[in-house]
Amino acid sequence: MSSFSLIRSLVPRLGARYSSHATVRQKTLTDIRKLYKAKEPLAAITAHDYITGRIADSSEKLDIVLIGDSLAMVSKGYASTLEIPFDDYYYACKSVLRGVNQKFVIADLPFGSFEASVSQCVESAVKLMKLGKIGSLKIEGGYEHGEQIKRLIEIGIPVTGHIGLKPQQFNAVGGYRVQGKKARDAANIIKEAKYLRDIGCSMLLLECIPHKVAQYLTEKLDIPTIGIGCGPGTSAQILVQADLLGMLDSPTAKFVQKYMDFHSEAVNAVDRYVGDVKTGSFPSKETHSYPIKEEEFEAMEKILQQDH
Ligand SMILES: Nc1nc(=O)c2c([nH]1)NC[C@@H]1CN(c3ccc(C(=O)N[C@@H](CCC(=O)O)C(=O)O)cc3)CN21
Ligand SMILES: CC(C)C(=O)C(=O)O
Ligand SMILES: [Mg+2]
Repeated sequence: MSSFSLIRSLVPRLGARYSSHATVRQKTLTDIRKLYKAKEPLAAITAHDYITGRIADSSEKLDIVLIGDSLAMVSKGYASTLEIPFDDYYYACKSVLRGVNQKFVIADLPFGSFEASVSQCVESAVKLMKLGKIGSLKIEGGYEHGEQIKRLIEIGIPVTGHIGLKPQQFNAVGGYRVQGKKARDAANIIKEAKYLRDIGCSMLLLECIPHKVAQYLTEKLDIPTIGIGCGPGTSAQILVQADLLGMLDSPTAKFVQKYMDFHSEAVNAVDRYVGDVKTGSFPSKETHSYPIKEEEFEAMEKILQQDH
């Protein structure tokens, strides 16, 4: 037995985390880059809690999980992503990460946790990276957060840029609108993408920009692009998991493809349960409950009489 396999057999946790077995080891940025170089279309979804983390981790071919600050709206019910306190986002990250062991994980830096200064940004980023399992942090923005992005990269945190529609800045752009429909705006998005690539971003998330602009940008850059509402021309696709599963009863954006109607199926299942309770057909004595031997029950009655 080699000393390495001896150590591995003695330390099963370590063995599992660092095993080369493809189904156990967590995907790294290197793995994502290899798939990108091989022109493999990459698939990503968000996860917002332990349940959605487990769903994402269980999809065999899914490549990337994003802990999106969209969880503020989707699982906490806030009206925008601006409103969630950092700690609430942080605890949600902990829940997701308990469930994700195989996928490459990107986490958002939520609004209010990085804009004020480079040191505020580093402090928030370090807290998140200390959770383990996160491979890259995403910052919404380009030039406006350049110093923060550069510093994270300098200290060894891979950064994913996020341009086009920046939901944390929806107040300034008049809502969740497609960005880059005019020549000048589209050119600015391309320039901003190049800037982010030049300062060292590992990946770029593009949100709600015209398909031709997203494809052009992806062809011109040598880093993977992750698109949402950007059509088929990006290196990766991402959707909010709650949107693709139809988990909410609110309308979704045009770019969403719903793969199931979880909300109405769930309400339907709850209605059937309530119906069974009302008619007395659930629970049944035989299948859903626990027996006691007749003699034990009689003995119990005797004890109660004696104690009386
Ligand atoms: N559930 C959910 N899914 C998301 O994708 C998502 C969130 N929440 N919250 C944070 C942001 C907000 N996002 C949104 C929300 C709405 C539209 C939307 O309705 N867009 C219009 C575009 C109209 C236009 O400019 O032409 C649409 O009709 O699709 C887009 C992105 C994306 N993010
Ligand atoms: C919509 C995606 C790109 C995101 O940033 C999120 O889910 O927070
Ligand atoms: Mg986000």
